[in-house]
Amino acid sequence: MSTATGTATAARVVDAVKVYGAGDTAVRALDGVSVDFAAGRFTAIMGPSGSGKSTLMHCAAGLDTLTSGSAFIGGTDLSALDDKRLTLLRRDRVGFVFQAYNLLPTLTVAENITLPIDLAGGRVDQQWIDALVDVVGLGDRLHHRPAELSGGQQQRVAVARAFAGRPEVVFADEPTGNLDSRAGEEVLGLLGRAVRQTDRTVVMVTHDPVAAAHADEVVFLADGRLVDRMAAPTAEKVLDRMKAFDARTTADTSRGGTP
Ligand SMILES: Nc1ncnc2c1ncn2[C@@H]1O[C@H](COP(=O)(O)OP(=O)(O)OP(=O)(O)O)[C@@H](O)[C@H]1O
Repeated sequence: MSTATGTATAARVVDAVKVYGAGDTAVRALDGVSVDFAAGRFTAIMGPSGSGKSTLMHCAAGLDTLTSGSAFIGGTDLSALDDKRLTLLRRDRVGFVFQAYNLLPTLTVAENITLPIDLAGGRVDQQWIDALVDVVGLGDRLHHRPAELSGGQQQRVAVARAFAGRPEVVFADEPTGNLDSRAGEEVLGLLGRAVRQTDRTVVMVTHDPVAAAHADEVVFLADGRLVDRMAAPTAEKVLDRMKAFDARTTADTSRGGTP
């Protein structure tokens, strides 16, 4: 799958609409979003609370379905897949990192990393796993259990697990939400290294401008719509963009409009 500029697209949504609920209580979480996530790039999704970031990620990753519009992983239209094929696609072609590390406490670090491949009955590519372990810096922790690791180290295991099966795209939802700033920086740094050193693709939801600055590009959502894209972000530039949302919301509210 290629865009007009010739860059391969790892994932995209087209005219994505997601409505939760019905009638008076219906919430239009996505209101016609079209966005592509380039392969081999680290993209951050930012926007005010409630702007639809997690909903976009969940629908793009096949964890949730759109009300209308389309979501693609590579060239595969997710709406064309039944539940079983969608589950297989998520297992074989997509990796996930969440705020909670979701490691199995009884397994070692090494076993946690290869668990998805083992469950799928796949073949572990030991060279790739070794390279990943190197990137995430866990070489001396492979035989420890999660409880013996810090939060930051556990999230690094979760990152290695997400990349273990060489997925086409790794989706991360607030991956540093439970970490202090130093551990968070380490996890963000290794997501960046995974993209740049091993040519992987990451799409990350965050509300933190410092986290977004680790990405190659930031896409901004407001009120369920894509409102901006920023290449080569810095924390300052992202913060300024976010302040513009806040100023607009405050102005709308003081005029009696809907925030
Ligand atoms: N399962 C659901 N049922 C009903 N409404 C929902 C559901 N999930 C999300 N919403 C609503 O959809 C809108 C977008 O939510 P979403 O979680 O995608 O936003 P977000 O930008 O990720 O927010 P935050 O930064 O606070 O996590 C919000 O108004 C939210 O209340």
